[in-house]
Amino acid sequence: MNLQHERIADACRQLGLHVISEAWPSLAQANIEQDKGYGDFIEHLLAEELKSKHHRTRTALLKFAGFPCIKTLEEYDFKFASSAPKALLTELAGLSFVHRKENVVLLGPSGVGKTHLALALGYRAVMAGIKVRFITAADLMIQLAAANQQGKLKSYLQRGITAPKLLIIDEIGYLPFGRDEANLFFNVIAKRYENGSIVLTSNLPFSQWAGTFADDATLTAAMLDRLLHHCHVAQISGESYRLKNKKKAGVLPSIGDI
Ligand SMILES: Nc1ncnc2c1ncn2[C@@H]1O[C@H](COP(=O)(O)OP(=O)(O)OP(=O)(O)O)[C@@H](O)[C@H]1O
Repeated sequence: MNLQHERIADACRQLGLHVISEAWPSLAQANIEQDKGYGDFIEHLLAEELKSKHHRTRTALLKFAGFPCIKTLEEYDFKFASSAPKALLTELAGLSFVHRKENVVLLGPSGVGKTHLALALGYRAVMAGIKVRFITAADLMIQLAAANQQGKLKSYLQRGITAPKLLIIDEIGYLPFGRDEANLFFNVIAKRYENGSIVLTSNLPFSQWAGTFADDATLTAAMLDRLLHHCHVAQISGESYRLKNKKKAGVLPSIGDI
């Protein structure tokens, strides 16, 4: 290993500096041509390595998050969803709620964009380097029940529930839970209470949540107490965005016409 470029390549490999290993000859040449100093050269090398590292981290976080698709706040049409609390949602997009371990609950009827907004917050968080996990309430129940049956609940809760800094649980209220499931769900909320943020979406007002959780008013009250202690609630009303274009085309009547 006498050649300098071989020694550099070997050192880079040992240090995990894969971008520098590839890029340094062309960056060195550019540095000479632009008559820049050694400091500029080192800074440029490190910036390229960091850029690549951030990209790899985001890619891994995005995979872990399990988003069904990417949605952004910029794509959300606040003119259509005129009741959506824009100032609050814009503030939440700053992500300080995640650092303060606060929760967000998005409430409203079907199609008003609750999942869209939850995904948008999740995507923002991933782009900021935060570990996020998105799961529907129904899938969460299946996974919790399976882990419980296999005697692996503790490790599932550790890996799937407490590890992410932001846990997004979508669609509470569409499927009612049995007693065991309700207890397991309570566990999730209790585990994360004051330890990490939850973003939760539901089509049901809080007053009807007990119906989803095995009609157990005591358990539901204890769960809501924890969930809402440090929480931002965004209520969105209005018509489903899914029907927007159909109504425009005259395929469906608007609610006012019915
Ligand atoms: N205001 C909006 N601007 C842009 N797209 C929107 C808006 N509201 C909803 N959408 C889009 O409409 C579709 C349905 O929205 P979404 O699933 O987020 O609604 P939801 O309130 O979660 O409904 P559900 O309770 O039925 O799951 C998605 O493709 C979403 O991106």
